[in-house]
Amino acid sequence: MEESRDSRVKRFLTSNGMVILGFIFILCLIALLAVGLVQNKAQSENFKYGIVFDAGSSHTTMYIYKWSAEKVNDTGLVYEIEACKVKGRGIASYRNLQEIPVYMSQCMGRAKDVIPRFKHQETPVYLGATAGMRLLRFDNKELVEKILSSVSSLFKSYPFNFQGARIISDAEEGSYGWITINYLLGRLKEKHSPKSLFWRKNESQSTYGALDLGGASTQITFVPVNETHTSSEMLKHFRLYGRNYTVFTHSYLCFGKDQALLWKMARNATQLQSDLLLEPCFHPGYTTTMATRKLYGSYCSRKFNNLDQGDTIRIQGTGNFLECQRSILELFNASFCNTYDCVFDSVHVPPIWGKFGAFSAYYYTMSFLNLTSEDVSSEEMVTRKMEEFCSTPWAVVNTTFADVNKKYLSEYCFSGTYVLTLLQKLGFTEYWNQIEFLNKINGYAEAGWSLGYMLNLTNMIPAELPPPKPFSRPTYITLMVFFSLLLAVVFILGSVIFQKSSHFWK
Ligand SMILES: Nc1ccn([C@@H]2O[C@H](COP(=O)(O)OP(=O)(O)OP(=O)(O)O)[C@@H](O)[C@H]2O)c(=O)n1
Ligand SMILES: [Ca+2]
Repeated sequence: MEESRDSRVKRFLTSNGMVILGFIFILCLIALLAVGLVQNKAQSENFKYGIVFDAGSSHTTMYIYKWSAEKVNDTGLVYEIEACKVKGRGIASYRNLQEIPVYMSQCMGRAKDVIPRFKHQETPVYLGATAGMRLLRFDNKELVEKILSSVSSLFKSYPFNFQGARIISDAEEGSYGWITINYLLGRLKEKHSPKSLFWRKNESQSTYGALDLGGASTQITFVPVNETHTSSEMLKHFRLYGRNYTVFTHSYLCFGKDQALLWKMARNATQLQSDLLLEPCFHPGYTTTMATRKLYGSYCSRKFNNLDQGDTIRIQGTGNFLECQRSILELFNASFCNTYDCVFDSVHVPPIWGKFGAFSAYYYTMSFLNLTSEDVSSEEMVTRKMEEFCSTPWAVVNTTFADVNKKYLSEYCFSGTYVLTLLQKLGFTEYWNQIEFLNKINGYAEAGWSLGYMLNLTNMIPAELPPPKPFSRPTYITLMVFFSLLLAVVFILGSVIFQKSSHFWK
């Protein structure tokens, strides 16, 4: 009788213990899954794509960007997967509109191959045109409209989500270039560490300034300090990832590399007695001819038009760095300046400070001349290199760099001297070592306005910081370990009880 009561109690305890343990086991399993799911809810990869055509004055490039839709709020996760150079020159030089499909279709075809077919319809396509089209707009607004509408109709015939083709403003070009480099360098979303809170007043000091040198215009954009002389038109305000930024941005039309060269030669050609222009910025032994229609055909060089000249002029290099720099300096007119320090084109640039990223022709030129290394820390070093390079006979340059594009090669003496002079005029004389010449940043994407443009139009940089993850990493790990251990304990306990009970039943 005693024994049977004992066994009833044991049986009761065993069966209820098993139920309770089973219950705890299921709870732990649910908790473990819930913590894992909540934390990693957005981790499954769903890629998105975006296409931007950078229609510059010298040429057009199509960039394809790719990013994980769920991880988009993390810095630096948008990367460039394709850069396709459109054949021919910049869109502003298109005269035969029938040719537009011939030029653009190759890159659009590439986009169709690179982007998975089921993503085509949702992939936005943007075209932004810069200084070449701004210059054309002065002369022929109608042609500008025709070019943009031909490009638009072509793009609409593709399966992508076409979002428009337009001329972007000076301020957009500078600001988006600034956003691109700071986004890629991870400067916009630095952690709010106690140190950064301490330095809160100067928090935007951690951003890089942006220097872009194109074919027809150049931009400088940075966060100035204590600047009271800058006109409010040149200051732009952004709120990115919960922080306010006020940047100074200015674009100098005609101060791009190609237009500055044309302008300089046109200016020098006014004093010619014959059709021969001796050009100090070309190597000795270099000769070429140029149609006067081309020399004076641009908005930037037109005012020097010398009607007495024939259809062409002959150009002969003399390879003299000092003369070259002197003639470049004449382009920079400071005559409008009055009270404050000011630079060319009558624009007051706030005092330079902090780090700068220099890209486009700044980078192409300095990387060709081997002057991008951190060891090149002063203007004197660049000057010495330019003196030597400009005086090198063209025949030597041409054979030494046989595989370099001839147009670029013939102009690197000018480009290097121009970059040096432009940076001096912008106020970098004492700050040469603050400049980093950048191309593809951290392997993600090329520096330039196009990525910033897309980030903005797709609302990928929120004004406010995204909400933090539900659990911090240590809490997440602790919870996972705790529930896993509990699960193991419950499992072991359950097995022991089960074994004992089955023994008992026997
Ligand atoms: N390897 C290269 C590539 C380009 N260039 C020169 O760099 C200049 C600027 O190129 P880019 O930045 O592409 O200018 P665009 O965007 O076309 O011009 P903009 O921004 O003024 O519209 C051009 O004059 C081009 O001749 C160069 O010297 N070496
Ligand atoms: Ca450009």
